[in-house]
Amino acid sequence: MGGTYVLHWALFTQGSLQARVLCALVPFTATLVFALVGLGLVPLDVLVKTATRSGRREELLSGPLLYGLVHSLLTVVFFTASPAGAIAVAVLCWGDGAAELAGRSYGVARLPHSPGKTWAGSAACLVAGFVFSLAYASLFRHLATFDRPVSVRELAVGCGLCAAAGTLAESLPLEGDNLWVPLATVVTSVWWFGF
Ligand SMILES: C/C(=C\COP(=O)(O)O)CCC[C@H](C)CCC[C@H](C)CCCC(C)C
Ligand SMILES: Nc1ccn([C@@H]2O[C@H](COP(=O)(O)OP(=O)(O)O)[C@@H](O)[C@H]2O)c(=O)n1
Repeated sequence: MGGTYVLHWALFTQGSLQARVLCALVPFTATLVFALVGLGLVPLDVLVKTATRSGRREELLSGPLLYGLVHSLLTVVFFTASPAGAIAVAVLCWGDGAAELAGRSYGVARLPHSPGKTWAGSAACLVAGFVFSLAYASLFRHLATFDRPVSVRELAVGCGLCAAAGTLAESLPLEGDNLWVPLATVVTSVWWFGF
């Protein structure tokens, strides 16, 4: 979902704070809906069924709520001016998603530090995180939206480092992947690119 959302950033006026805020209203509205339904203030069974594993509305207040908040923050803070926003969305949406799909389908060997997760899941996270972050960041590089020019090599190495950091965070036996994965990715991106 966020993987297609980030492509819409290209349609907004670049360099405008109003554009960032307007665009962030989309994930922020979703976040509010997750909160209202999760708290039981608004009944919306279809959302509970599609966005939770347990079928309990309270689950909307953890993973999905964080997911929406993180998208809202990444939009307002980074948008298209820095590679960090698009890279974090790519690693969260495609990397974390691929880890679960590959891990459940092909995962056999378990990670020593995280027995609930597998090497196959982490490998898929690394590959998908790298491929999609490079694709998104290359799009914004091509549109020249970054605050400074970034070479293809710098972008590729940065996406590789961010995908590795996101994969490491995803592999940890912690609740809240939707926070730790983008946080690790953003810190790595800002460290590498410097903006
Ligand atoms: C399930 C979701 C997040 C993953 O949590 P977890 O499994 O890792 O603990 C959220 C999924 C969203 C839902 C299927 C559909 C929401 C539709 C909404 C109109 C669009 C949301 C936009 C997005 C936040 C950018
Ligand atoms: N590195 C990983 C990540 C997930 N997975 C699989 O995907 C399932 C769900 O992963 P998760 O607990 O990270 O779920 P989310 O927090 O991403 O929703 C795990 O129980 C594993 O079966 C894996 O095999 N290897």
